[in-house]
Amino acid sequence: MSNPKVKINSIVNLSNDWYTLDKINFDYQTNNGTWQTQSRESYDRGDGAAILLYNSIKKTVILTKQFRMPSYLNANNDGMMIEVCAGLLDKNDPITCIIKEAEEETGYKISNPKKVLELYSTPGAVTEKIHYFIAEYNNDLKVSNGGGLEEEHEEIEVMELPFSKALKMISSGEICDAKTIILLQYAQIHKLI
Ligand SMILES: Nc1nc2c(ncn2[C@@H]2O[C@H](COP(=O)(O)OP(=O)(O)O[C@H]3O[C@H](CO)[C@@H](O)[C@H](O)[C@@H]3O)[C@@H](O)[C@H]2O)c(=O)[nH]1
Ligand SMILES: [Mg+2]
Repeated sequence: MSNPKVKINSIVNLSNDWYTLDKINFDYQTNNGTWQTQSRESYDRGDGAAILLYNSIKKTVILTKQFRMPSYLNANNDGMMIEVCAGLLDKNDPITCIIKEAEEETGYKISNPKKVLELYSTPGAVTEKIHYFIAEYNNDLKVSNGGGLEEEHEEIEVMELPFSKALKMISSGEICDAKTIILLQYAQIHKLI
């Protein structure tokens, strides 16, 4: 943090249950040189990692389906979301995290994920940066059924879909998660599949 136009006055914690929500009071110098006092809320759940598993021979991708409460509260009728495999870093580095998440959620034990992007998803409200990866999968890498961790109450359906169908599901609105669309379009732009 080294912006001379920003002076943080106070950080007040509003919620500190599973993750933390803070209210930050700060002075911001506008372009005409005057200083304004502002406040913003910021939700910190750490950073995350996401991966598109694809098979360039079968022309398929692996996606997951699970219930997402915040989406349910905002117009997602049954709350189910189709997403690329993803997880929070917790204390791991992004590569260790995504290898672990891929096995837990999809059952594929990948070894060489390739990092392609690092993006803020909601920079006005959430601190989280997501590290984006891609990796080829095949039947030899399948070590379990995936599905997520029971102790974390995860119930994740693993979906293997033709890439062409996944792209159509973006147009139809069946796939409406940003990280998933970013990775599917990355694969399309770079002709991975
Ligand atoms: N009790 C409780 N448990 C929680 C809460 N939030 C998360 N958890 C638990 O923590 C687990 C986190 O699972 P991960 O697979 O590590 O994370 P994710 O939720 O899939 O996160 C991914 O997707 C998010 C949404 O797109 C991304 O924001 C995130 O970066 C990551 O990519 C959840 O399954 C759930 O068990 C909470 O508020 N309360
Ligand atoms: Mg997850």
